[in-house]
Parts: sequence; structure tokens; C-alpha cells
Amino acid sequence: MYLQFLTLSFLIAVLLCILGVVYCLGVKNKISGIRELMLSFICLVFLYSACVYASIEIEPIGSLHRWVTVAAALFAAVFYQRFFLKFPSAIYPKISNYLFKIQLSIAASISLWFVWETKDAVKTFRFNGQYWDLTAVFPGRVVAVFSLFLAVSVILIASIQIIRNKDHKRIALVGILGSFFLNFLIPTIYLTLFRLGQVTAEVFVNALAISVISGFFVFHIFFVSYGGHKTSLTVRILTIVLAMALSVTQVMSGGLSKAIENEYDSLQISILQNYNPKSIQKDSVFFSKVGENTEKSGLIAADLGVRSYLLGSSGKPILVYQNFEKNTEMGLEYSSYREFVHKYVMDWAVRLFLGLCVLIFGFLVFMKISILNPLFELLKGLDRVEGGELSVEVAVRSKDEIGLLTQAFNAMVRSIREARQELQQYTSNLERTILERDSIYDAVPQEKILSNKTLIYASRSMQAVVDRVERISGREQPVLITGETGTGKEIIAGLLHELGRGKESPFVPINCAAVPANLWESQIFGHVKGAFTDAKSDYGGLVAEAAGGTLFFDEVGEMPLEIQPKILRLLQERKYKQVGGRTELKAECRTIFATHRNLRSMVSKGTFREDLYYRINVFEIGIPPLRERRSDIPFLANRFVEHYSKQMELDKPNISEEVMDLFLEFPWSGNIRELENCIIRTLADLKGDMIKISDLPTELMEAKSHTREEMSNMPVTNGTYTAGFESLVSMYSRRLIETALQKCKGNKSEAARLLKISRGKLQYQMRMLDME
Ligand SMILES: Nc1ncnc2c1ncn2[C@@H]1O[C@H](COP(=O)(O)OP(=O)(O)OP(=O)(O)O)[C@@H](O)[C@H]1O
Repeated sequence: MYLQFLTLSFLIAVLLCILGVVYCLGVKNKISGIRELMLSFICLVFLYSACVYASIEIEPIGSLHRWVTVAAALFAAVFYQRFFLKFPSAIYPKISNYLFKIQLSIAASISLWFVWETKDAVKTFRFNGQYWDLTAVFPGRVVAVFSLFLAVSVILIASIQIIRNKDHKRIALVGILGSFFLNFLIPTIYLTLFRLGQVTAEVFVNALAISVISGFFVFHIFFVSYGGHKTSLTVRILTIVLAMALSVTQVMSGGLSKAIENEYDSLQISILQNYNPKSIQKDSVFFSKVGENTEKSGLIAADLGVRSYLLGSSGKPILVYQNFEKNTEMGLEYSSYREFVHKYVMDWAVRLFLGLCVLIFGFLVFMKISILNPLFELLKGLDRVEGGELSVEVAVRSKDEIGLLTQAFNAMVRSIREARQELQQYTSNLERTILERDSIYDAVPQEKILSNKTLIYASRSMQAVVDRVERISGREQPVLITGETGTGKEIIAGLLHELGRGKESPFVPINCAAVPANLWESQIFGHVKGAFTDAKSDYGGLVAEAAGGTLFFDEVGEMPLEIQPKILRLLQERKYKQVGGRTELKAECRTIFATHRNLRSMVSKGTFREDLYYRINVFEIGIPPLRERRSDIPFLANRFVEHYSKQMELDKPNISEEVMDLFLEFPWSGNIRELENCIIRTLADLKGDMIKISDLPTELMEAKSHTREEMSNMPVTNGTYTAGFESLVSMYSRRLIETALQKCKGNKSEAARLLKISRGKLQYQMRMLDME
């Protein structure tokens, strides 16, 4: 048995198809590029086999494998199109479902038509020779037209998928058009030339095969690169390797069959001229058929009256044999065939080498662009990070493996950057706390009386906040107030408003977390009667209500993303339209925003618009949490006791020293609101004229007993403080961390939670104390 290159290429294709099916059955990841490559490759092989077999009458559909291929190809083409209609996202699902069913029915009908045309052969099981030469030409053409229609539609659908994907639209379209040109225009040109008799069938088939392979190659590179596949790098490499393998086999098989044919032609001529029946050797080995010129060779065979003969001519023996009554075929004798192939292979090996050099060069360029360049960019980014530049963001050029690596690198740099910011914040807080501690006992209370509240403060940090409010109160630009919940953002917004626009002007607060998503626009901008079902009358909206005064957006971090562009326009152009209204109205209010969220990190996560963030953040006022301005606590506590005892009609009680110490130590995660609530609850149940520990809400009493227990563990035993302040604090911190870690079995996150600090802070402390 002699394997020809053509057979080899078919074998490779079949093998790849089988592997592909096995692979696809096991793949769960729907956006795997490898799965997509395998599926479309299987369909493609069938599709083009059908086109070659059925459309071009190089050889009419004859043997069983051709018949099966054509029928299978019809179904493959339908599935191929279906695949692209659903991948990576479904296009017109309802219509495409109907389309799929109709196409399946057409494929089934054509297949049945084949069977009908060949019913005699099916009955007698005669799938040999050229049995269907005449009968099946017409359905063959239908298959060709149908398959080509499906193939064109596949490219169009893939183009739509790429356009819908939005990224890299233009370059992807260039690729698709290129592959369309290779896949369809080149074969069509060659088909026309072939029909006009300008090129031979072999040239046409070779042109078809090469353009299909390269078209497939280009199509895949572009579709996979820009279709958002996570495994696209592997697929692009696989595609190139596949294209190389197919090109080699195709060029070899095409060239070889052409060369053999030429050889036959010259041999036939010389044999027919120098025919001598006596030189024939019986029972020689036959390897291939010639098919052409059977008339003359048939005459020779008939003349000889035996089944097979070896004719010798010009040193090259050729076999003539008769296999059926009327069919006579010719072929080279095996040893001369082998000699011929060897000679031929050497000749073609050189050309192939040159071709492969071009492909390898292309592969290297691909490696450089797709892999090496992005990797070098990553290395450069790394160098900059090592040099302390943490604002590095390496551009993500694709969504493939290298793209994922770049994203991971960027995420890593981002978290280092955030950790450093956190650390800086922590250090400055620490410094502030130390300053506060020093000033706690000589603080002097200050008051700002607002229309409905009194702002009290004594700490330096709050003094700084109030100074800043006074400085910027006259400006028109938006102000962003940040700080933990309950720190007094709204009261500061009130101060800003009253100092700037005056006590008489309106102050309109809106809590962004409390507005239902569908009512945002009409609440802020107002609506005209009948603009929507519930708009029974005209409503001016909050912007109009705040005219001449201030519109205060509390919890701005909760503002829905869809409404943010409208607020941005309001701030930029100071104009807005009511829902259902036609005229543009002028906004005449000042805007203040407040949030307890970290808007900067929301921007980097894409949950808050960057442009709006920069627009509202013209002046930022950060309010420190209560635990960092403890000198305010005694004055706030006394003011709340005074205010609420009056409200509850009680005689104003005093706060015991022990309670005030606890107030100063307590972590107050809810800040001033928590302190205020604690005093209201205490007053409600108070008996007597002194607030004692036992009168406090349970969580504060528990905190007190824990603090006592913790304080008794302090490494100060003899009251001499010989170790000095720094080492005593370090020793105590070490002991606290050790006990927490022991309790949590070494789990740092849990220990940090127990100590009520962040994990990062715990790790930082452990490093400072040499505990790691
Ligand atoms: N310095 C202060 N002096 C007197 N009362 C204060 C002070 N700061 C805050 N308060 C009171 O504490 C409570 C909470 O304050 P406010 O509502 O302004 O905080 P917030 O930061 O806006 O809270 P949230 O983030 O929950 O909106 C209010 O009752 C307010 O009157």
C-alpha cells in the first residue's frame, strides 16, 4: 500500500476532526478559543470537501466515501453557521432557531434526494466506480450552492459578532475581509478561469486549497484575537501550526499529482508509439490509475486480451491493466514510481523550505507582536515599580493569556499602591492621635450655632476643618465632604451653606441611598404633568427648590451610574430639563456632596464615573473619625446630656469620671451619632443625678470590663516605669497580638478582627515588633 501526500493530508484532517470532537465533548469553558477552533475546523473540512466534490465537475460523485462526505458536509455547514450565530453571544435567538430547523430540513431533503437518485445502487449495495456519474450531477450542484451560501453567511455572521464585540472593530474587519477575499474571491476567479479553459483542473484545485487554508488561517487569527477568547494565544499558535501542516501536505500532494500526470503523458505517448506486445511481464504490481486516454490504452489491453501487462519504454516500465469490461487503466510500476517520487521530493523540498521560511518568518513576527512586545512592556513596568513608581498601568492589548497576565500585574501594582496609601493614612492618623492625646486636657470648646443645630468642637483637627469651611464657603464650586458615617458631614454641609448662602436661603438635602432608581430624574429635575403615568401634576424638582441656596447630595457613592451623566451636565452647564419638559432651565443652586465611601477606589472599579468624581471633588473636606479627635468627646457628651435631658424634662445629671474615661477610650465606630444615641438611651433609663458605668448600654459596660481585664495585663507592675514608655508600649502591643493570635490559632485575619484593626495594620505592627 502506498501512501500519497493527498491521502496523508486527508488522514491528518480526519485525525484532527476526531481529536476535535473528543476535545469539544470535554470542554466546559464556553469562551475557550480552542473549542471554537476545533469545532469550526471540523465543519470547515466537511464544508470544503463538499464544495470540491459536488460543485466542480472535475470528478463526478462516484464512490461511497464521497457520497457520505457530501451528505455529512451539508449538516456540518448548517452546524457551522449555527455555531457562529450562538458564539460568543446569541444573535437574534428566535429567528436563528427557525433558520436552523429550516436548514436542517433542506440538508436532510438533499441527502434523501441523493439516496433516491441512487436507489438502485443502495438496493444492490454497489458503491463502486463511476456508478453515479450521470445521475447525481444535479443534486451535487445543489449541495455546492447551498454549502457556499452557508460558508458566505458564516463569514458575515462572524463579522457581526466582531462588530458587536466593539473592541478593535476596524482591524478585526480588515482581517475578516482578507479572509473573505482568500476564501471566496480567489477560488471564484480560478473557477472562472478554469471554466474558460485558461487553467487546468489541477491548478484550480490547488489554488482553491491554498486559498482556503490561508483564508481559514487569517480568519481564525483575527476572530480569535478580537473575539474576547481567553485562550486565544494558544489558539493562534495552534492555527499557525495547523496552517503550516496543511500547506505542506497540500503543496506536496498537489505538486506531486501534477508531476505524475506530466510523467504519464510523456510515457503514454512513447508507449503508444513504441508498443511491442512481447515485452510485457505478467502479474506486475499496479499502484495508480491514469484514467485519461483510456481509449488508446484500452485498445492495447484488448489487443493483448489479458488482464494486466507491463510495458517498457525508454527505461521506464508502465503498467496497463483492465479491471472491468470496458475500463482500462495505466500506472507506473512500483520501483520506477518510487524513483520518480524521490527525485520529485528533493526538487519540491527546496521550494517547500522557502515557503516554510516565509511562514516561520510570519510566525516570528507574530511572536514578537503578540508575545514578546507585551512581555517587554510588563518588564518595563516592573522596573518602574522597583524604582518606586506605583502609578504604573501597563496597557492591556488583548484578552488572551498575555492580556490576563497584564491584568494580574496591574491588579498587583494597584493593591501595592493602595496598601501604601493605607499605610501613609495610618501613619498620619497615628501622628494625629498622638497630637490629640497631648492636647486632650488643655482643649478649649468652640461652638458654631446653626439654624437647627449647634456644632461643637475642641480638637485641632476639627478646628482645621472649620477653618477650611470658612475659607471656601464663598466659592461657587462643588464641595465633597468625606468621612466615616456619623462624623458630622451633614452638619458641616449646613455650616458651609449658612456661611456662604446665608441662613435664610434654602438648604435641600437628598439622600442618594434612599431614592428609588426610577424616580431619580423626576425628583431632582421635576416633571411636567402627564410626563409619565403617576405625573398627575407639575412638579418643580429639588434643583428648583434649592434655587438661591444649596442642594446637598448625601451618600453620593450610592448614586446610580445611569443618573451620573445627568448630574455631570447639571454641574458643567448649570442647565437641566424637567422630565417631559422641552425648555432648558437654569440651575441656580450651589452643590455639596458627601460620602463615607472611598470614591477613588469606586472609580477604579468602574462603579462611579471618573469625570463626575473630578467634577465634584473641586474642594474636598475630610472629617476625622471621633477616635482621632478625642478632645471633642467630653464637650460633645456634656452638650448631648444637657440637650436631651432638657428634651426629656429631666434635671441635668453629671457624668462620672469613670464614665468619661470610658467615653474617651471607647472605639466609637459609629462616631458622634453613636455617642449621641448612647447618651439618649442612658438618659431614658437613668435613676439618680449621676451617670455611672452601670447606667450605660450593655456594649459599653462590656467594653469597660474588658478594658479593665486588658489593663491588668499591662506590663507595669511596680509603678516605676523602668523600661520607659516606648518599650512598655511595645511589650504590651506584643502581648496583645500574641494572645489574639493564640486565640485565633494563628489566623491573622481573625486576630485582626478580634483586635478591631485591619489585617494590613496587624501585619505592619508585627513587622515593627519583629514578630514575623
Ligand atoms: N461637631 C458636632 N457637634 C454637635 N453635633 C454633632 C457634631 N457632629 C455631628 N453631630 C451630630 O451627630 C449626628 C450625626 O451627624 P451627621 O448626620 O452630620 O453625620 P454624617 O457624617 O452626615 O452621617 P452619615 O454618614 O450617616 O450621613 C447628628 O445628629 C449631628 O447633629
